[in-house]
Amino acid sequence: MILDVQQLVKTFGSHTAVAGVDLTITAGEVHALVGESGSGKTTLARCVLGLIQPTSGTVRIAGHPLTGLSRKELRRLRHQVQIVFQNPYAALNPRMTVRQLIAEPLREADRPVTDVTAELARVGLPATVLTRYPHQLSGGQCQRVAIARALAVGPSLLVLDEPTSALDVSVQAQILNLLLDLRDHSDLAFLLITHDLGVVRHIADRVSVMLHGELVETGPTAQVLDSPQHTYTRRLLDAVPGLHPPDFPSGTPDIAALTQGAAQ
Ligand SMILES: Nc1ncnc2c1ncn2[C@@H]1O[C@H](COP(=O)(O)OP(=O)(O)OP(=O)(O)O)[C@@H](O)[C@H]1O
Repeated sequence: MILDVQQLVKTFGSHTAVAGVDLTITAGEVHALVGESGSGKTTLARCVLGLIQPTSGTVRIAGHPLTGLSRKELRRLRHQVQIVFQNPYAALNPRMTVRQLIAEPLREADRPVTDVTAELARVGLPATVLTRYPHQLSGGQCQRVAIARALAVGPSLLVLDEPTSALDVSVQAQILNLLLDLRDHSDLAFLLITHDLGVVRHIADRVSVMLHGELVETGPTAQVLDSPQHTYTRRLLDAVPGLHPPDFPSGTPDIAALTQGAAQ
């Protein structure tokens, strides 16, 4: 078990953002977290990343609780969970070259900065981008650099916060393919926060549906999307044209077609 969240509660003053969540993610799993804006997805992710302290409940990363650790232990455990944000331009320091951007997390983790080119190759980028700055890259290239930075310290879980929604549609498919490729060639697991149920259908093994700080439904993706048990999940599905099971019982044709067209 890479991630084991038990009875997690996070309150801000009198507002309860996360209201008793249980969530488990195993090695190699792509777990999607969906729900409307303000339902608590980011707050849950920030607790998982150790960026904020839960009000109560536990977060275990590879069996180790995130609480009660020394700073050194917490730092080491934090390397196990990395995040990739929605907007790569905002997430990358504009004054650093790609080489510096990849070397930085390696140095912070006391790892040798030996083969930045190999880190780039993992995300499908050529060595020619090493000397460029973020503004000299396309959105898709920037997101690949952000993914390479996250992967550099060898995490077991990558939190992806709307990783494709700021990108052009054709580039979205390439990034999704990259993520699937990384998953297929390692034990890396993903917690994918997204509003895009087409993306969920395409890459998630399991999905959790969040409403008012609670997970109202969790299960294998096909089961949740094709036979939603909770009325809120049905409403989410109804809001997406072409995704509802009676229209397209066997997947999301547009995403599948896109992905084929954009194969690397
Ligand atoms: N630091 C904070 N202080 C006070 N309230 C907060 C704080 N962070 C989040 N909240 C509140 O907690 C609730 C959940 O917010 P959160 O950002 O986790 O939702 P979300 O599902 O990620 O939304 P979105 O999809 O828009 O990113 C919201 O009502 C938000 O206003």
